Amino acid sequence: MAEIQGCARIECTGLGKSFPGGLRAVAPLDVTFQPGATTALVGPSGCGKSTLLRLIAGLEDPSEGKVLIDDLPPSRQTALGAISVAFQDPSLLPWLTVRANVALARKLARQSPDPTLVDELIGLVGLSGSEKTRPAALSGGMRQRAAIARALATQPRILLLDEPFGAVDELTRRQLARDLPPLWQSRGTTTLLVTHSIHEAVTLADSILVLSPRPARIVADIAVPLPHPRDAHGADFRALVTRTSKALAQGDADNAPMAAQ
Ligand SMILES: Nc1ncnc2c1ncn2[C@@H]1O[C@H](COP(=O)(O)OP(=O)(O)OP(=O)(O)O)[C@@H](O)[C@H]1O
Repeated sequence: MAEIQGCARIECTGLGKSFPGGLRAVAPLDVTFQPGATTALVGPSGCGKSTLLRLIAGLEDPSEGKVLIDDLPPSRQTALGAISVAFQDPSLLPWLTVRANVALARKLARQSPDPTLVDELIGLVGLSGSEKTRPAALSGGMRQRAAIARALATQPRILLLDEPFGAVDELTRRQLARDLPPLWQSRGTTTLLVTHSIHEAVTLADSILVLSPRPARIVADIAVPLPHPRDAHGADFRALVTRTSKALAQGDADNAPMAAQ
């Protein structure tokens, strides 16, 4: 995919993370994420995907190496309102309605109110009619969808998504898979998506980074040069699913204690 001018470039150099007690979650990694593209991160459970995303979001400090986003550390980009995150556990404010939760994101980023955009995004994630509902009265999947709308409300340059569709029903998931890529493309959003679903990765991403078991290192970087919306039954789609799945299995085998000599 051609690099889009003006889009955010995320560069990780020798980036590693160990937690107290010596647990190493991320091996030193060198990776540059394509500006304006969507990259899916797939890997076995506990391999360090969320930790990598949190390092890029500036929510964790690296043990070694660094992250630079357009030559600035993540904390500076966050202060500029450039980064939005939607993580597994949608932390909506319980006393605010869906609409107020989504609108709050703009306020916190010191952006002007944009009720039209807020309602458009609520519609995009299939929550029209629930604008005035408070989180406690929403299902888990509805809360996740509200969190996705909130993440999009600031029109961020960088979008970090950690399993955002985990509790979202299949129909809405398909609708989001159809609607989100054109939105990201039109805005030139640099998007990182952590997912357990290879199918979701091939549906949404421009490239897929396959990570090894902990500590995360890159096993494969697979380009997904298919136009949107993607036909999951097409031969090219299925070939990419198989390729990603094989890379995942290979990463596992390479890490096994009795791996072939
Ligand atoms: N704050 C922390 N303190 C200590 N260990 C941690 C901390 N956060 C994560 N870990 C450990 O780091 C490893 C990687 O965790 P991480 O959440 O990044 O994995 P993951 O690939 O996102 O997993 P999953 O796919 O299951 O969500 C795990 O062994 C986890 O227990």
